[in-house]
Amino acid sequence: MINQADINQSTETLNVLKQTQMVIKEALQKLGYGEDMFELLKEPVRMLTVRIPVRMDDGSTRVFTGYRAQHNDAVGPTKGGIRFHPDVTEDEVKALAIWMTLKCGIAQLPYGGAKGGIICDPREMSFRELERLSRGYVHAISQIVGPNKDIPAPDVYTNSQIMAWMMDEYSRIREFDSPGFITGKPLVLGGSLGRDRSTARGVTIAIQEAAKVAGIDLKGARVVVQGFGNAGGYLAKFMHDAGAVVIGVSDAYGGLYDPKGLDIDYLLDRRDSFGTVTKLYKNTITNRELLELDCDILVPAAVENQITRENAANIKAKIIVEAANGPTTLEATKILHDRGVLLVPDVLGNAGGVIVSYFEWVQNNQGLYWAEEEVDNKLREILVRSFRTVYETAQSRRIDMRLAAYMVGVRRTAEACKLRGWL
Ligand SMILES: NC(=O)C1=CN([C@@H]2O[C@H](COP(=O)(O)OP(=O)(O)OC[C@H]3O[C@@H](n4cnc5c(N)ncnc54)[C@H](O)[C@@H]3O)[C@@H](O)[C@H]2O)C=CC1
Ligand SMILES: O=C(O)CCC(=O)C(=O)O
Repeated sequence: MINQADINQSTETLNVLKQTQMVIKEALQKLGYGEDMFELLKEPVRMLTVRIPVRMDDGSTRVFTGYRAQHNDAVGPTKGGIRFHPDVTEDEVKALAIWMTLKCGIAQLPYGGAKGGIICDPREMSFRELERLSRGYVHAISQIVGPNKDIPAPDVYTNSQIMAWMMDEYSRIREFDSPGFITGKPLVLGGSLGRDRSTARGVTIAIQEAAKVAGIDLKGARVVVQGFGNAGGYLAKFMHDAGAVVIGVSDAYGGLYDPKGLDIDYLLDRRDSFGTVTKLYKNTITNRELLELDCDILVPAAVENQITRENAANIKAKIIVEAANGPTTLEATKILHDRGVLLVPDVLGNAGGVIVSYFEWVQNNQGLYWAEEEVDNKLREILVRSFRTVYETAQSRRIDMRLAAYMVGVRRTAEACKLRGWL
């Protein structure tokens, strides 16, 4: 059970690791596992902290701190993105790694979860400084990663160029070409068709499934998207193309709102490589105001802890699909569930990214590349099945979708740990 003392404490915990551990504990209890399984799964089995010296363009040297967390490798090699962000913390990277285990479990991919992060602000670094940082990070973690050990990918403020440098650095260290070391690569370096859009495609499929069960017609539905980067930008475009009206979008600096619908193609054209677009406008709203806009579907696609007990009661959306990892706190999840809002959690909603990363890795291993249609069809099949499994678990057990997703997601790893004789 979730510890009520934790829920009732005067300050809501925004520590994403603690929040995740509480749901993991409850999910394992409901599945009939004992305390020993929780002890094993509540933290990553491996956590590496690295210090990365980087020669800056002005000739000085800056030392950056980075992390790589590998949550559990009982099912197979670990997998998960790398985040470059000033707010990266050790606990955040650990939670992100646990969420990767859950996503892979829900989608039935042969992986455990991992995640990496570097405390830095790439918006203030030059192209060459970013290259040196990316290569330095791979050098520092090279002992614990590899195509059959732990396979990184993009996340916040990292992209296919950074994946290309990282793949090149790893290939140099290992002295052979290793495209399967990392996913989210450019196409000419072994990337998969559809990977760049896959997170948003997956979110779109989750929205379609959620809209069906909530009885909402996507045509004309009012959609608000927080974050206008890889996940949020493509998602806004897919929603617009599906006939929905995207009335609000935002980035790290603020939001844009038009009740008649925003011109998404125009905004995508004007956006910079960090998903920033609002700096071009004077008439902006805050991210908090954006989340509380009157709409049918809300998609947080930026960072953690955006919907908390402070604003959960003010959210007007009927459906929330989490494209971001960890955008809604545990308390907010409960408030929204009690209010009848259908919340599709991150570990299901944004699993499209890792699913197509898995396809990329399979294609690298086979040396045989698929058409985009094949990628899209396989993605749809996995996501629809995943959504239905989680939704039916939530309905039959009368629990919220987050707890249901954790139950479905953690089961494979727990079973694999048992079968390997670890517990
Ligand atoms: N890229 C991927 O394949 C996947 C990404 N995700 C998650 O989706 C979310 C967004 O990731 P990406 O789109 O890849 O990142 P991105 O770097 O492409 O874009 C991030 C967006 O969030 C905005 N942002 C940053 N800080 C913010 C803040 N404090 N408040 C409001 N907006 C803020 C940025 O301005 C930008 O528009 C993250 O939670 C990430 O973990 C999840 C699965 C896969
Ligand atoms: O594509 C991947 O392997 C991981 C993507 C990711 O980091 C995530 O789903 O949060």
